[in-house]
Amino acid sequence: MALTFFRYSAVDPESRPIDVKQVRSEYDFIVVGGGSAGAVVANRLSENPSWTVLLLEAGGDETEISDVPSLAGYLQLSDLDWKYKTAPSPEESPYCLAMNGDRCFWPRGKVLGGSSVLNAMIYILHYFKKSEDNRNPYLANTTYHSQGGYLTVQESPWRSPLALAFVKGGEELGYEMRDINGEKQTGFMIAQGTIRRGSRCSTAKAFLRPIRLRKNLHISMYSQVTKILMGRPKSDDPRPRAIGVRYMRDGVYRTVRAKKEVVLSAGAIKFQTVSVAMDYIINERGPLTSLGGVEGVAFVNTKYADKSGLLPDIQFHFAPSSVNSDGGEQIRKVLNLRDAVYNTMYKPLVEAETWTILPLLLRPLSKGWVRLKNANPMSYPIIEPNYFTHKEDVLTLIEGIRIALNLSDTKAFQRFNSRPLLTQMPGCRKFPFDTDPYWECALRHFTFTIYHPVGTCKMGPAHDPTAVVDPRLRVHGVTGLRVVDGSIMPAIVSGNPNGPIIMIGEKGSDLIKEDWGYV
Ligand SMILES: Cc1cc2nc3c(=O)[nH]c(=O)nc-3n(C[C@H](O)[C@H](O)[C@H](O)COP(=O)(O)OP(=O)(O)OC[C@H]3O[C@@H](n4cnc5c(N)ncnc54)[C@H](O)[C@@H]3O)c2cc1C
Repeated sequence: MALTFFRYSAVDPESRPIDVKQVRSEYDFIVVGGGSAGAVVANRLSENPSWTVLLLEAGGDETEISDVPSLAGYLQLSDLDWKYKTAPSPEESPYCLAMNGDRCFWPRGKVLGGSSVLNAMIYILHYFKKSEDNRNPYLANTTYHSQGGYLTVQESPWRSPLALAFVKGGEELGYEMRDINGEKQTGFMIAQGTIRRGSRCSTAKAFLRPIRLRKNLHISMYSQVTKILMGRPKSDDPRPRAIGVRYMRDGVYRTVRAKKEVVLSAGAIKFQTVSVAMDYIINERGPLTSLGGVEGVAFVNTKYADKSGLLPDIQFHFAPSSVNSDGGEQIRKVLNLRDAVYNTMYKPLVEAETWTILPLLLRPLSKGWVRLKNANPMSYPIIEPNYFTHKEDVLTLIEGIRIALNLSDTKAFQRFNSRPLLTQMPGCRKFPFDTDPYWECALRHFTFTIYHPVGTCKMGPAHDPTAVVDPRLRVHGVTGLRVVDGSIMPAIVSGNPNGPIIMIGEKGSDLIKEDWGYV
């Protein structure tokens, strides 16, 4: 019996990936970063049994807590998070003013699976069917979804009554209830997420666990790459060539060489009641399966949107909760919210039933920078998001806030006696409530993003001085080096990027296979 059990765990496709401490001196491919894209790349490249692949990941493995969808917020500021912060904003376009030190946190996953372990699991896509294993039959059988891929996608098995009010309220406002991962994006739906049987389905779980026994793939965790080693050009190509990497593990620097390529996939920069927990643990259902607390997703058109109606400019994340819902324990901390703001706006709501819509800008014009602070690879970069430098971004978001407020007035929400919070944001009381200047001030104070930075190594032609990689994701000016992750997006996608970045991992792997004659 014991032997049978042992064998089972060895071949269980959900057993944990093996952390290889003693790596070889050379591999065909070295993949730096095992996040949304990197996990896919490591899987797909090691499909060729004659190639050897090393995946170096700065963080460790996932935890039991990271498996629980509704506890996503508790991973931020933990060891699984790089804990980046934005630099204070410029005076001419201030933001994050309600946050301590005027700085917003920018969480990023430092763990096998990367930010797919920290994210809210909301799945948005259009045509990335190769990876998908959709487990909602009414979706799986449509032309826009597929089954049998590595990545499990489904609705949360639990939802509050407000989730349906959200969708119904949207219909009252004239929007269709639809699969917004289908033919058209504008509309309202119950959120689809990267979850499997009520647990998070990170890219580590989806793409690395099932192949943990492949002999040609080594995964080294707690291994932070600090340098790409450049070698002499080959005689037929004068460009410098990436020949390996230097990394630190257990306080010791090591080097490992790449015969073919180095692939950079390092990314663009608690419990409720015992009964709820037991329901989750025994039945894989219940409120803990909620996608980071997000139950509904919608894409809406403000008056500034493209007149076709097909290119929405605001996305809603709907949650039957708010900043106060955990009694001030964690959400206010991950928001870095000033005490004065929390105590004035949210603390009085501790006993109240609340819901929140986050209006999110889909096509921001304002662009920011991530710059190296110094030559020390362990130093954190300077992050300057430059939010709201374009007035259009502010105006569009204000219209998004107004549509969200209208939703509160629909019959679907009035059944619950819904009403907006009228307490004015400290720092904005000089403006009358619900005026444009008030909302602009509120946006510049409670500046909230849902952590989708991309584009720091954008794809573009060689003559574009801001382009880092070519259309085959090869770094301009050198050989043997590609970037395959969210940073290659020339512009941010209009929706949650995890699905598209997994697609970049798939596409990037296919490009590498093609270029090395393995198709
Ligand atoms: C809190 C949060 C919520 C989000 N919610 C959603 C959502 O609901 N839906 C959605 O679609 N998207 C969401 N996102 C965004 C999405 O998860 C990310 O955009 C996506 O995971 C990024 O993929 P990536 O491969 O580019 O980078 P990552 O997944 O961040 O992977 C980069 C990996 O590289 C490793 N690494 C970095 N530097 C080094 C180094 N020097 N050496 C070795 N390893 C290194 C990191 O530790 C990490 O594992 C969210 C993100 C966050 C942080």
